[in-house]
Amino acid sequence: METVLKVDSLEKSFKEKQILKKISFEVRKGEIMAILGPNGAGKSTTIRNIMGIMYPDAGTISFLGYNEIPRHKIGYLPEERGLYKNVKVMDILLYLAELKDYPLKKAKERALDYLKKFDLEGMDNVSVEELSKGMGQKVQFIASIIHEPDLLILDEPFSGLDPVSQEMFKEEIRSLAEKGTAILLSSHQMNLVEEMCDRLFMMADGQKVIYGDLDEVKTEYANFKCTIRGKNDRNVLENLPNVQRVEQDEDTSILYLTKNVEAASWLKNLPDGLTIHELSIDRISLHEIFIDIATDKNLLQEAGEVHA
Ligand SMILES: Nc1ncnc2c1ncn2[C@@H]1O[C@H](COP(=O)(O)OP(=O)(O)OP(=O)(O)O)[C@@H](O)[C@H]1O
Repeated sequence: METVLKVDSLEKSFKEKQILKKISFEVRKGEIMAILGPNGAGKSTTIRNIMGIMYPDAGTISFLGYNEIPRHKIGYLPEERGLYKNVKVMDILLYLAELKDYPLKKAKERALDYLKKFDLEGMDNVSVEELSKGMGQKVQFIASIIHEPDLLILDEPFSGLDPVSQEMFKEEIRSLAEKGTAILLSSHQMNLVEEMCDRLFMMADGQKVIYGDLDEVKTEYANFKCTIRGKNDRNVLENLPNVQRVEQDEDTSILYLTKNVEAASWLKNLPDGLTIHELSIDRISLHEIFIDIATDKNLLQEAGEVHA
């Protein structure tokens, strides 16, 4: 797939402190790329450099191979929300479309379609200050896509949304990617990221920790865990082969297995005496990988690049 955005060896310091330490990744046409990391990792600083809100000290950012970033081809939902207050919803959407040189007639049609899609039909003449927080966020999301951008950057798009609205955003983001938009998405909601993204770039302390295809990342980093419902002696479970760690809660035990375990043969070798009412074997979630990476310095240093 064609590379739309390429970030290469980006560095940025504030005063003496280096915040971005040679960050490199790309976003391809039609994919959802997640940028992840603990609070303060440098995600928003990376995005602000891409958006030209600030300039990097070193490194390059290119769009379809050119170092000039065409702002009218980019849509951006910033982390800080807020639109002009005493302006009507349609007026602000048309004003922003005009700033991006987008034909007004088409913008108006798209705005009405999207307002309907997001359950805001008839709100086009309402003043922005009368909207609830979630409604305002929907309008701001519409503003970021009204001009059919080639690259869409969403900084925490789901924060503050109820589950129904989250679902609407999720569907819309997916459908935009299917139509070819390159999407860079920052979010702390790992379950949503896991459901949606094709590739991910995880950073901590201004550096890359993991970069690659979601499935490959999961195979590489997400060991198996086996959940057994039934009362069992912790000691027995801890001494089973390839068990790294056991967590127990009443009559449920979770056995975290070591890397490269053959799930089928491991299951075959379970001893007869175990009490098993239910048993499941899964890979650990992106959420668990994230916690591991964000809290385990060794893993962080060992982690290398998965095929990007
Ligand atoms: N304008 C600024 N001046 C000085 N320091 C800044 C500035 N902007 C960000 N920082 C610092 O840079 C670091 C990274 O911040 P950034 O907002 O990029 O992190 P983030 O990964 O987006 O975090 P969060 O998940 O909390 O939004 C933080 O230590 C922050 O204090």
